[in-house]
Amino acid sequence: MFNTGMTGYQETLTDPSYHRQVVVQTAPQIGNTGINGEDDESDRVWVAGYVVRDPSRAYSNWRATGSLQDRLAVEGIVGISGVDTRALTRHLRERGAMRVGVSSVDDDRDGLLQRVRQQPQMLGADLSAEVSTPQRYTIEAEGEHRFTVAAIDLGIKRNVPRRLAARGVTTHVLPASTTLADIKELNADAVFFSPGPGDPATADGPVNLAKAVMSAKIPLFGICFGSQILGRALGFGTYKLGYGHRGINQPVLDRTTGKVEVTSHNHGFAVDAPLDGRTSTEFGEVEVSHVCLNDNVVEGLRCLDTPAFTVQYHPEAAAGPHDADYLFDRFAELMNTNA
Ligand SMILES: NC(=O)CC[C@H](N)C(=O)O
Repeated sequence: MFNTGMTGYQETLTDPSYHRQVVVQTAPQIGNTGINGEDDESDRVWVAGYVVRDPSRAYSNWRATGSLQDRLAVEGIVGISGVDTRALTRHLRERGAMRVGVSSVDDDRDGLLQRVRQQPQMLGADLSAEVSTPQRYTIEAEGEHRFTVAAIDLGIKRNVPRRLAARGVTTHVLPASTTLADIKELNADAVFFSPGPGDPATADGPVNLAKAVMSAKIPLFGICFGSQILGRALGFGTYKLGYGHRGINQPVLDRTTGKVEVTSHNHGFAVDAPLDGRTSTEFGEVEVSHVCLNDNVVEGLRCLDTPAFTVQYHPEAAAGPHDADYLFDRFAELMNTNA
């Protein structure tokens, strides 16, 4: 698939939601600022391969500790350069995101194609267990402690607990297999469902947990994969987009305020919910709170009878605009009114 971000390649590479995906960057020059010790979204590179046009031969930044090329080499990730990534993107836009191989062998096209076709599709891929933390860990609140959040790690990014900590929230990051009993034991004020790779239709465990959390009336916030999980828990379907949304300048309308935000996206699937009016579900009324202005894809859900809401995009994003940062305030407010 392709990503249109002009900046943020280090965050892209280390975002667990890119697990098993080869990223094509439309921005022609990648690597100018090198790699630094602060911007990783997780403790490793997750992309399966990296395709750029013109990798920087020299890097320069006051925070840089090394080059993009070295980082990929150290982690054993294949990168390829000199590709007309905009032409490739036009192809992907017409034909959809597809399986791909990156190889230095150039005389066995049929053999390579056959091997690519043997790889699993993203549709139906169940990847949460491959990226989730095996053990619980905690990110403490900065300053005065206000709330405790149980974050279900389906591929969490470091910027989520960071944004929460700045609002006095202590976050316990928990394995994908967490149960409602585990959450109750932690006395959490709310549950967070993280972003993550794979097809949400395979995430029955987290979907059932979201149902249990809603039945217990515990506040719930979800981002991206987490939004798809709430959607499925409410009885909506999810589907694969043709080529997905990946970039840092996507316009989204927040229908609750009428404001348009410029936002960061990374999703290949979306929730199939009616754009207009409210839908009655097992957990009460629900409405689509956010919509992508490029293509009317559902970008957020808001429950009216249970303290739950989600967004399909990334309010935590770095690099990227911080227009949607207010959603973490909304989450804190939800915990406050529910206390
Ligand atoms: N960033 C994410 O959480 C991605 C969610 C899901 N895997 C998708 O591609 O739509």
